[in-house]
Amino acid sequence: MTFKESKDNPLHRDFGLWSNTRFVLNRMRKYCPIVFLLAFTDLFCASVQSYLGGFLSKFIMDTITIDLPLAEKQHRLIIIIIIGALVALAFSFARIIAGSMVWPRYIYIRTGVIHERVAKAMRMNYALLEKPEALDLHQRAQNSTDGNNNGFEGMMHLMQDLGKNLFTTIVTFTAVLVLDFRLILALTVMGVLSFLYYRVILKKDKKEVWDRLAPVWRKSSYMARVTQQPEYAKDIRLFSMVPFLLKKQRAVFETREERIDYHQDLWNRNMLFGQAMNVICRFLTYAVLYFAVIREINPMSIGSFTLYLALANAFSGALIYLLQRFGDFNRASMEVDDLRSFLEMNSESTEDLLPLPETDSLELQFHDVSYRYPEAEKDALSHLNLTLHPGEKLAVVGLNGAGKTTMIKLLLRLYDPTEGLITLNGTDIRKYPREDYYRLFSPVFQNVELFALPLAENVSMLPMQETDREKAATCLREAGLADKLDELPKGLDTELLKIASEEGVDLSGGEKQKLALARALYKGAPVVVLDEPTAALDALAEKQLYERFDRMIGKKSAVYISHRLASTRFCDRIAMFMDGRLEEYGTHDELMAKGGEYAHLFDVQAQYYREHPEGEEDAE
Ligand SMILES: Nc1ncnc2c1ncn2[C@@H]1O[C@H](COP(=O)(O)OP(=O)(O)OP(=O)(O)O)[C@@H](O)[C@H]1O
Repeated sequence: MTFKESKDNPLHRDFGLWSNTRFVLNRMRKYCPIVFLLAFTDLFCASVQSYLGGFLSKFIMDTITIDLPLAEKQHRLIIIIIIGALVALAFSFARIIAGSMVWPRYIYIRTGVIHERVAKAMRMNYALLEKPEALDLHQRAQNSTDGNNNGFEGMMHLMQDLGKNLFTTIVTFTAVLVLDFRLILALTVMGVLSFLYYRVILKKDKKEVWDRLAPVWRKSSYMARVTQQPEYAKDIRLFSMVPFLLKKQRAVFETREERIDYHQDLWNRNMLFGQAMNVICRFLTYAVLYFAVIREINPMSIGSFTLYLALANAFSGALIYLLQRFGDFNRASMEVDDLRSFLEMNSESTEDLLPLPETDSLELQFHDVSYRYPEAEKDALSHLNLTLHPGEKLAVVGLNGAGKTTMIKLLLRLYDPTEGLITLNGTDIRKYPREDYYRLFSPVFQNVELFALPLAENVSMLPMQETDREKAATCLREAGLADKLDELPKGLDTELLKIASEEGVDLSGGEKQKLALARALYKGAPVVVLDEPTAALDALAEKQLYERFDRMIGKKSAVYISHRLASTRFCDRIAMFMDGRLEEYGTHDELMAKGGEYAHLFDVQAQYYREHPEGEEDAE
C-alpha cells in the first residue's frame, strides 16, 4: 500500500476511500457481524417507504378520476387506503425494529475500535509522547472515534444512508427517464453542482476548522486536567494562579470560538447554495410536467401526473442527498485516515526479532551512545561508553541536568539512541521485541504514580486474580510499608486514591516511593533500576531501605541514581556524569583517590552532614 503524506502533519497518512471502507467493514465483521443484516433491513424498508407515498397518491387519484359509480369508487378507495396503510405500517414496523437495533450495535463496534486506540496509546513508542505531531494525531484519532456522526461511526451510518439513497435514486431515475430524459439530465447537473460546492465546503471545514482545532482540544483537555486534578490544586491556590489560568483558558476558548464561527459561516453558505439549487430543480420539474400535459406531448392521467411529480422530486432530492452523503462519507473517511494513521504510527516490525537470552547473566553495554532531544540544540548525552556487568551494582551520579535520567531512559529503551548502540549480551537491544525487553527491568522512578486500584494491584500491577497476595504483602513490608499495611482496615484490598472509591486512600510522598520499591521487588526482574528512589525518604528510611534493597536484590544487576553520594558508596562502580558526558568512572575508593569532581562533591556533602547531623537535605 502506498501512502501520501499530508502536508500539515508528517505522521498523517492518506489511506483512501476504498481502503477505509474495507477497514470499517472489517471491524463491523469482527465486532458485530449481525449488523449487516439489520442495516440492510433498515435500508430496504426506508427506501421502499420513500416512494410508497407517490404510488399510493397515483392509485387514489386514478380511482377518484375514473368513470365509475360512486359506491364502487368508495369501495376501491377504502381497499387502496387499507392496503396502503398496512404496507406502510409493515415497512415502518420492520424499519423501527431494525433501526433501533442497528444504532447501539454501531456504538458497540466503535467501542471495540476505541479499545484498539487506547491500547495503541498505551503501547506507542514512549519518545513519541514528547512529539506534538504525535499528540495531535492522537487527539484527531480520538475525535474520529468519539462521535456518533463523524469519523469511524459516521462511516457506518453513511454507508447505510448511501445504500438507501442509491436504491431510491435508481428506482426514481428509471421512472423519471420514461417521462423525459432531459429532465433527468438537468436534475443530475443540478445535483452534481450542489455536490461539488458541498465538497469544497467539506474540505475547507475539515482542514481549516477541525484539523486546526486538534491542538486546541489538546490544550483544553490539559487545562481541564490542570484545573481539576488535586496535584495542581496546591500550587494554584498558594501562588494565586486563578486569574492567570483563567486568562490562559479564555485564550484557548477564543481560538475555538473563532474556528466554530468560521465553521458556521461555511455551512450557511452551503445551505444557501443548496436551497437555490433546490428551487431551480423544482422549477424545472414543474415546467417539464406542465409542457407534457398542456402541450399534450405526453398525455397522462392526474394520477400519473402526481406520481411523476412525486418521483421527480424524490429523484432530485435523493440524488442531491446521495451526492452530499457521499461527500460526508469522504469527510468521515478523512477522519478515519486520522484514526488509522495513529493506529499504524510507528508500528515496529515484529519480523526478524530475536528471543531474549535465556539467562539471568545479562551484560548491558553502551557503545558510543549519544542522545539529543527533538528540537534540542545539543546532546543531552554524548558519546557514552559504559558496561553494566552481570550482577554489578552501578551508581550514576552527577549534578542536575547532567544526563543521568536520559541514560536510564536509553537503557530501558524508552528512547532509542540518536547515535551509537546499546547491546544486551552483545546483541543490539532493538533486535528484541520491545515488550520482552521491558520485562528485564524492575524500575523505580523519581515520580511515583498511584493507580486508582486496590493496594495489592498497585504492587503487582496485575489483576487481583493474578496477584500473589502473600508476595505483595511481603514486598510492601520489605519496602518499609509494614506499619501502613497493618493500619489499613482493608489491608491489601484498600483502594488507592478517591477516584474509584470514596474510601480511597492517598499516600505521602515517601510512602509512594516505598510502594514503588515494593512494585520493583514484586516484579523481580533481573535488572533493577532506581532513579532517585529515595528523594522523598527521610535519612533513616533511606539508609534502611538501601540496606534492605541491596540484600533483597542479591545477585541481580542494579543501576542507582542518587544525589546522596553516601548512599551509593556500597555500589561496585560509580559513573559520574557532567554535562552529558561520562566524566569519571571507578570504585568509590578509586574516585576518592583520584581527587576529581566526585571526590569534591563527596567531601562537600560529607562536610554538610557533619555540620548538620540531623540534616535530611542534599548538599546540592
Ligand atoms: N524531554 C526532554 N526534552 C528536552 N530536553 C530534555 C528533556 N528531558 C531532559 N532534557 C534535557 O536533557 C538534559 C539532561 O537531562 P536529564 O534529565 O537526563 O538530567 P539528570 O542528570 O537526570 O538531571 P536531574 O538530576 O535534575 O534529574 C538537561 O539539559 C535537560 O534539560
